[in-house]
Amino acid sequence: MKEKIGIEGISLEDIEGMRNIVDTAYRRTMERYDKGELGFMEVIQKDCECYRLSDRYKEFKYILVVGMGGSILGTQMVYEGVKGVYANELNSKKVFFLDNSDPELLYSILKIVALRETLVFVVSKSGNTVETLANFFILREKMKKEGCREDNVVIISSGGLLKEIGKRENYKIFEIPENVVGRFSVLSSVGLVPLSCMGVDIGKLISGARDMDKLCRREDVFNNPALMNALIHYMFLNRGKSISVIMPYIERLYRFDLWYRQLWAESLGKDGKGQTPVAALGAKDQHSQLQLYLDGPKDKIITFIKVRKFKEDFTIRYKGHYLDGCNLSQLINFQQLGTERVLTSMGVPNISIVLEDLDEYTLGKLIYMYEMTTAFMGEMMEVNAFNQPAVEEGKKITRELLEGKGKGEEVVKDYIIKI
Ligand SMILES: O=P(O)(O)OC[C@H]1O[C@](O)(CO)[C@@H](O)[C@@H]1O
Repeated sequence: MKEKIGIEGISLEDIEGMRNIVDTAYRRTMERYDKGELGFMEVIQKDCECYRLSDRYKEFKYILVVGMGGSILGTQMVYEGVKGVYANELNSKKVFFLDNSDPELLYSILKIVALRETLVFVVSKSGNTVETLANFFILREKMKKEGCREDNVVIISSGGLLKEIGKRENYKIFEIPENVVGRFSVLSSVGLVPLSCMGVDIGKLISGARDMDKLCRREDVFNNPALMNALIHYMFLNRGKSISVIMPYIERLYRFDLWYRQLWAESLGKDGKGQTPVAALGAKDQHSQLQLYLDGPKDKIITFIKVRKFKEDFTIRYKGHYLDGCNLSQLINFQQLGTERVLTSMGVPNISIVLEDLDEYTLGKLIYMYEMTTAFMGEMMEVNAFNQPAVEEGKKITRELLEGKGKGEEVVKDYIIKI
């Protein structure tokens, strides 16, 4: 191991020196809120009852959520964060997520579910996302053939073709407020309506977000976790840390990684700026990524998320071995501590977020803290964190190809490697 180098940390003087940036970011964020631009801050104040479906929707054996990006990543993240990675194997209600235009994904889901017993949530803020529409058109045709009722489908959208179809075919429709941006929408109807049918306590989720909201409205950076988190990432971005690795030490938060990736990338990747989010998972990625984080380019800041109390635990028994008598939860948390210490000794900046346990309440706090972190970070970086202009061009090219206007593959790629 190379000699241990100094810790490239942040001093109190450093933070004092950023007072103006912090105050400006806080003020601009609250100005956006006052102007009604930050729907994600408003929706957590709504009464959850407006998201609940009547009892007849509870009888479905299967739930299928159809959507892309912010219209489905958050729902998957909360479902798995609360119910665990093997929820479908353990629970009577089986939940599936159709979040890509891969025909094999749709095929595999259709081999499992009986459509007449399936409640399908079709979620799209714009109502025009091509993957979501394509999957829905195929499902809709099959559901009609199998004699499914309108009750089998719930539309969650704020407009476009999807909402038009919903109205015309008398499906239940939930609105998405116009000022709620997709990647910030999990605590709106986008996530809460389907989650309320999956055995998730959406009231507890919102309660956590509301309690975190109180902290995130504090102007003092030392008492505002989101403002501090944004400042640390901003300061290290300016010190060349162009990659933000998120590394929870609990399997139930791996989908949180994937939700964070869209939130951080699509909010901050603008005008040639940005900080690339990387999804990692402890302890397993110590055996996959850690060599790079320790001994590769010093271009990363690492955020650990650790949980003190796991839902289950086991004691290891093997006489004479140092593991004997140790709990598995102790092992994984010591592994996180060891990784934290070795990264620090190698001068790799890292942050630890510690949850007492992981349930709807603490997950609601974590989600909202990251939404506010992103809002503050966007103001510090002087980018608009609430649009995504660049992705529209790719959608236009896809549409031209589908309409036959574009040429074949030779236009899309300079060369194709055939294997
Ligand atoms: O909810 P929609 O409108 O279907 O969009 C899905 C996703 O596609 C994007 O617009 C990017 O293409 C994301 O911002 C959004 O979360």
